[in-house]
Amino acid sequence: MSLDIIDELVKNLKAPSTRIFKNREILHPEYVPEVLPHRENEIRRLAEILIVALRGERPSNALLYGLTGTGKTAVARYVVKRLVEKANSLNVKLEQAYVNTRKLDTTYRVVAQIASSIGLKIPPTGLAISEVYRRYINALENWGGVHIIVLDEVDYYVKREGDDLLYKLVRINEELKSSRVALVGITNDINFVESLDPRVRSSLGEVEIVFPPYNAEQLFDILKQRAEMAFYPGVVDDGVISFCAALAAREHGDARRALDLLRVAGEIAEREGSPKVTVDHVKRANVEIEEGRVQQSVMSLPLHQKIVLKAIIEVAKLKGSATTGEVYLKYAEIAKELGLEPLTQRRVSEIISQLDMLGLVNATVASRGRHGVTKVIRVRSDLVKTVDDLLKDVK
Ligand SMILES: Nc1ncnc2c1ncn2[C@@H]1O[C@H](COP(=O)(O)OP(=O)(O)OP(=O)(O)O)[C@@H](O)[C@H]1O
Repeated sequence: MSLDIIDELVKNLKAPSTRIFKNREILHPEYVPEVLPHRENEIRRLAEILIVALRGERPSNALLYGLTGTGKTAVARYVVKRLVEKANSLNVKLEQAYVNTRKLDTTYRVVAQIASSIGLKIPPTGLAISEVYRRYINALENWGGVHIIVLDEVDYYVKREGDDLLYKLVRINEELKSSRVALVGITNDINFVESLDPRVRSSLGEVEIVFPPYNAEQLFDILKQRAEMAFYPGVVDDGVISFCAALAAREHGDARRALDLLRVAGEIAEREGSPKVTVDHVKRANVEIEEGRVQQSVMSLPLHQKIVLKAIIEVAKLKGSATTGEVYLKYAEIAKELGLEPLTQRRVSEIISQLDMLGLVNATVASRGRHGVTKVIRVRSDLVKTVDDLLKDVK
């Protein structure tokens, strides 16, 4: 039986019934196009800061921030790559390290990756971090060039590991004689910038570049450019691209979301054997993506958060909405059924706010009576079923 399924998939793989994608990779978030429409100002600002590296001088550090999908990573990678290419043709010693600090989960691995970009081989484990750092400094001194380090999603790293490494890196030039280091930090969390140690903030953010969200017209241009490379001619009409752009602009001007919509819509069209991608495919892609997002955030909640969410759903199913007090009673009941000690009401209130921030529920303050703030909590009606199914067997 399972063999038949595999046979069928292999058959489809060899001969797709429709020709939709010319090159699906182009819609992948990691792909950086040669031209980045509507980011000319940000490219210019970052390039103006970093360009002195071509004279062997230390550029200022820069901090790029803005909401997700506003092109921060794409701009940083583009500018740094172009500068390294220029440096090579001018025989200037310039190298770059790009580190996604969310994906590389330890300080050891972050420093090792930075060091490896100037050719230093660090064993995957086994050295003290201070030793890895010392070897990196020695290697820099022997090399004698300018090293640009891009630290992407740097807020994740700092929340996990603290800001010791950042502090060291912003001061590294004091230890160097023949080399220079410049940092480009990237974050989509504005609160992160506020929370940094003031010494780190003033050095890392010597220059701050804010990336505004894209509007629907800008997203259209971005999608159009990618669609022309990713799809066969005639597969995606401008109306479909406009529709994706409008949906993503309504969210918060996120180019990643817009590209995902187009890619998933194309995949649905391909699965169906449709010769074209239609607005209906985009609508279904939107539901699929949203469900995936909800699924991911629900599944990654800790147990008590899951129970609070389940309690909200149970109460809201009966009454349409729930108050903090009702949620607490229901939560305590479920927790006890599961043999767990319930958390305090105060903690549960905090959890409700977190669920609100994740977009899983909507909590509004109803009154500030004698017993403090009461909230009215609702679950988005389009999410009730998905969340309910996911929490069926919370244990
Ligand atoms: N101006 C643009 N032109 C073409 N593609 C773009 C542009 N801006 C963003 N993109 C594309 O959108 C996707 C997301 O962009 P990017 O990763 O740079 O966003 P980000 O601001 O770094 O987001 P995050 O904070 O989530 O990492 C990528 O595929 C990128 O190539």
